[in-house]
Amino acid sequence: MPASTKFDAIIIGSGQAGNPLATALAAAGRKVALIEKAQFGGSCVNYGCVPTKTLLATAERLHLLRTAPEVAAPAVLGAAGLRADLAAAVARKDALLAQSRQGLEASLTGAGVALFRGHAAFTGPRTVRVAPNEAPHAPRDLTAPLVFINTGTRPAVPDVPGLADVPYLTTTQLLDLKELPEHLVILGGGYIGLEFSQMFRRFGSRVTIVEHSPQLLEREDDDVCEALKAGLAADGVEFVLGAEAHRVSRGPDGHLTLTAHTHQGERRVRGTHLLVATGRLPNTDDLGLGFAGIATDEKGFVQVNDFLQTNVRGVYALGDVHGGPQFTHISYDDYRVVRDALLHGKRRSARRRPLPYGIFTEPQVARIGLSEGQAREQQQPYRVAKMPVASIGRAQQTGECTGFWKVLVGPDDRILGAAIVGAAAAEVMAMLEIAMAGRLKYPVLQEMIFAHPTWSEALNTVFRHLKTAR
Ligand SMILES: Cc1cc2nc3c(=O)[nH]c(=O)nc-3n(C[C@H](O)[C@H](O)[C@H](O)COP(=O)(O)OP(=O)(O)OC[C@H]3O[C@@H](n4cnc5c(N)ncnc54)[C@H](O)[C@@H]3O)c2cc1C
Ligand SMILES: NC(=O)c1ccc[n+]([C@@H]2O[C@H](COP(=O)([O-])OP(=O)(O)OC[C@H]3O[C@@H](n4cnc5c(N)ncnc54)[C@H](O)[C@@H]3O)[C@@H](O)[C@H]2O)c1
Repeated sequence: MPASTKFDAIIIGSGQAGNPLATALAAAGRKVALIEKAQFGGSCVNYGCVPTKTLLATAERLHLLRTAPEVAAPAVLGAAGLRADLAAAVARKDALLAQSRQGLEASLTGAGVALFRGHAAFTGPRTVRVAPNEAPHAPRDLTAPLVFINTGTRPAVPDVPGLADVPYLTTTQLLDLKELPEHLVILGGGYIGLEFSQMFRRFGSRVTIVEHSPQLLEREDDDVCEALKAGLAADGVEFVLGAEAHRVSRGPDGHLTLTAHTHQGERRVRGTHLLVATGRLPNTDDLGLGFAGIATDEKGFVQVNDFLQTNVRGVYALGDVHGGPQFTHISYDDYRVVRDALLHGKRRSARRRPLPYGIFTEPQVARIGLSEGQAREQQQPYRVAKMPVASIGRAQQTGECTGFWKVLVGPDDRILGAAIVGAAAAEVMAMLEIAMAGRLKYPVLQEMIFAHPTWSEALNTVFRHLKTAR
């Protein structure tokens, strides 16, 4: 058995909670070990938010070139046929990622955090064995009274016959593709599938989304789903909804065929590449949780209480690995919950907190608080203000007229929730979130002075459309 090294805290996984927590604990004088089996920065930096939004920027520029005449700019010769230089776009993205990783590693080591590169697994409640990535290093046992699990998730691959026998792509692999797919078929129309669909369509690929549910984003109101679908369809993304994929095969030409039952009968979708984006699984199966007695749910997500503590004393789980909404800002807030409890003696629940989120397509979709569906489910009385983006002055000037703003207001005139589909949606949503946090009544926003001409100015006008919900 390897000799063990004692720490005050061990963090498993360099995710969006683990990194700032390591720094904060080290700054407070604790001896901290951070173990990462792949790349520092976790999913957000390496195969999540940052690479996708960096590549989406390339896709958006291509789109702007193609659509220049819409704002009376000269047509770019050959713009309609423009294709992304994917190798160059991926190199731009990789340079940014390398810079982020280097900065992160420097700040962790600068703070005095001991970094371990290797796979970590529990051998006991507060003992973790690190199997180093590189031979000939021997395994190391680390012990600490506090252990934080921040191991995130990986792509879930559905059990579709034939899928395992074809060279399908996960989101992580797609981010490194150097040649543009001729026809990308995407299994799964969730956040990831939707953002990638527009990215590759604008890069120049044909794109088809095959989604299990009869509509995209099942949890959202119908008008939100329809508006997003219409926006993507306008770009040329194709959809096969309500599709039960039951076979995948590869022809002699290397092309892949996905066969699905739909309400309209059997559909065969043939493409050159297949992306699987059907949700994510927690990285807990090889974490030795059984040796520590740490409880998980039936899908393997670590069970935690309101304060992110597991059933084992001193062991916490932060970020995507404990289930619930999978967003960088939520993982980061997990860090704040734990930091405040451990370093500042302030207990705050990780359950009762706002949940803003955005889908970074065009049109963007941004959400906060209750949807109409949720308000009805909870029998929460509400009035709703819904206004087309096309009526906003800023939209008329820029030509970005797609979508709508929808804000729900309670009987006390306070904002219950909102959905914005359209340009700058996620930025405007932040303002509604601040209004909700400050418990402002809607007339305050209606009468507030906003700089002209901004998107935010429409907060003056949206509430003129308030109607009692039926
Ligand atoms: C394609 C994509 C796009 C996304 N876009 C957005 C977005 O726009 N906005 C947003 O808010 N969220 C987005 N997300 C979600 C977001 O990336 C995650 O919610 C966020 O990064 C939270 O991660 P985390 O802190 O749980 O851990 P992660 O960042 O997932 O980090 C976990 C780390 O643990 C390591 N690890 C796992 N097991 C072990 C082990 N046994 N030993 C050592 N190390 C281990 C992993 O290698 C990984 O580095 C996106 C995700 C994906 C996949
Ligand atoms: N902009 C953002 O904030 C952003 C962007 C990307 C990812 N993320 C996070 O990453 C997480 C994972 O994203 P995701 O898109 O993989 O998961 P998801 O759960 O959002 O969507 C998966 C989709 O795949 C469908 N599906 C599942 N099995 C299927 C099958 N066999 N055939 C066809 N369709 C199937 C589901 O119905 C669902 O619509 C999200 O929960 C999100 O929190 C966030």
